[in-house]
Amino acid sequence: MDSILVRGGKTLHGEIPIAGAKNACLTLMPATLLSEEPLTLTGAPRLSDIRTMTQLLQSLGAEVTSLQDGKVLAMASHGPISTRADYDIVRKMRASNLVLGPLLAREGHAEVSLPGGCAIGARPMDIHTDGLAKMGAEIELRDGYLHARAQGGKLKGAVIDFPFASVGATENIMMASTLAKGTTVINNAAREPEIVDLATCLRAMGAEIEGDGTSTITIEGVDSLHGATHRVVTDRIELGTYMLAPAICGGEVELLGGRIDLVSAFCEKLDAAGVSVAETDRGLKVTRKNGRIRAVNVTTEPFPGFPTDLQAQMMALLCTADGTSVLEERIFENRFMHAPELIRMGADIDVHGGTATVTGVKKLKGAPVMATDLRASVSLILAGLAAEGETRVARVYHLDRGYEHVVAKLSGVGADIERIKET
Ligand SMILES: CC(=O)N[C@H]1[C@@H](OP(=O)(O)OP(=O)(O)OC[C@H]2O[C@@H](n3ccc(=O)[nH]c3=O)[C@H](O)[C@@H]2O)O[C@H](CO)[C@@H](O)[C@@H]1O
Ligand SMILES: C=C(OP(=O)(O)O)C(=O)O
Repeated sequence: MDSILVRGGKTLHGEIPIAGAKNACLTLMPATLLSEEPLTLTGAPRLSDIRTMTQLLQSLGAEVTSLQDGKVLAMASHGPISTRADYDIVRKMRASNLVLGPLLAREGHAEVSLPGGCAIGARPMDIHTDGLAKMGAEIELRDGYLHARAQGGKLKGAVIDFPFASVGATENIMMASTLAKGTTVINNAAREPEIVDLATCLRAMGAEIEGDGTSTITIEGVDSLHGATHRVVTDRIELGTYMLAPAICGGEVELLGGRIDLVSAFCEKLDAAGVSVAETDRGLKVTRKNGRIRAVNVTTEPFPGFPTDLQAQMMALLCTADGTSVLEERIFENRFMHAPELIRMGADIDVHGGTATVTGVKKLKGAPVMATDLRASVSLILAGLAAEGETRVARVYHLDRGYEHVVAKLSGVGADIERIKET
């Protein structure tokens, strides 16, 4: 297993290009199952999660070709497809559950393994299945699989009130309803940029969708969808992560392709912490001059609130702040596993349930640490960049799920970082 070695203490200057969003691409790819014509995605990130989704779609009978070093994904699913998403692939990645809506819409039935839990918490699907049941699907759990069948072979439009603005359920219901008979209304829908990106792509494929980006999305079912080419939206989590690099180390870095509307709640916290963010022609520029970061309180919420996927990285920053910050994690019940590792680096963190109290220290100290999940792994890299001495982050396969070329991107702005290959 590879590890990442960081020697801390450098200030950072230069630019970092931001990739297309993992969490958008993983929902756009299953949309190819909704049409027999080709769907091409440009600006795709080069990540292991994308390769896992490629494998899943191929196992269903779709063609997926990776072009231009993985930046372009050419997909097609003409001909017969399988409707069974196997546990062996689904267990590797929660986003595999996003084939349920498209398969049910296309074939009238599907058997999709329940993803089970993961390191950060349970990943239930009751909001997805309750919504599909309102659209006329009969769903039962057998042998760890959701067996879903549309009554009469076709889903029907319905008014669906979500108890929580679930991102995955909004995506599954949106895709399922594009080919349903009649109108579907999702109330309390998720408003994440990845939802808007999916709706934009589905519209390019001929779907009739309104209201994406608001809490009410209306989808008028159509008979069929056609091919399209779509550019994947910028990864707001990769963007926020690299915005924290100059914030924690000092310096000035321009994030190419960055957009303030993708990270506004996060930018408000950076501003309160004393980090300046400016819009440029090419993206966002983050500057941190001398002096310590100020402590700020953070609560994770659905978009447009502060994202759960940036909580671990923000904690790394606040470990060095002047004063005490309180972080509340409201989306996942077990998303503080980076805290014990940060404590090994000299951080002062007290975790109680969903609340972490972080009292800043003047300097973190390098240490061998272990990545426990995707965002935890990059938070340890950020902490290592600011720490005195060497930090070695083990289990970086978590990192490879969501960050392409981390070493090249950070060393390009002056960080001392390398990947140690295990033979
Ligand atoms: C609201 C939110 O921040 N969602 C995040 C979530 O999306 P993801 O789609 O994985 O999760 P959801 O938005 O569906 O779930 C958020 C919360 O709802 C609960 N839930 C979800 C579905 C369901 O059927 N029943 C249920 O109880 C989950 O347990 C969790 O507590 O993880 C992704 C990867 O980290 C992030 O990119 C998303 O921004
Ligand atoms: C936890 C994440 O992904 P997933 O939902 O695929 O586990 C993430 O993107 O931070």
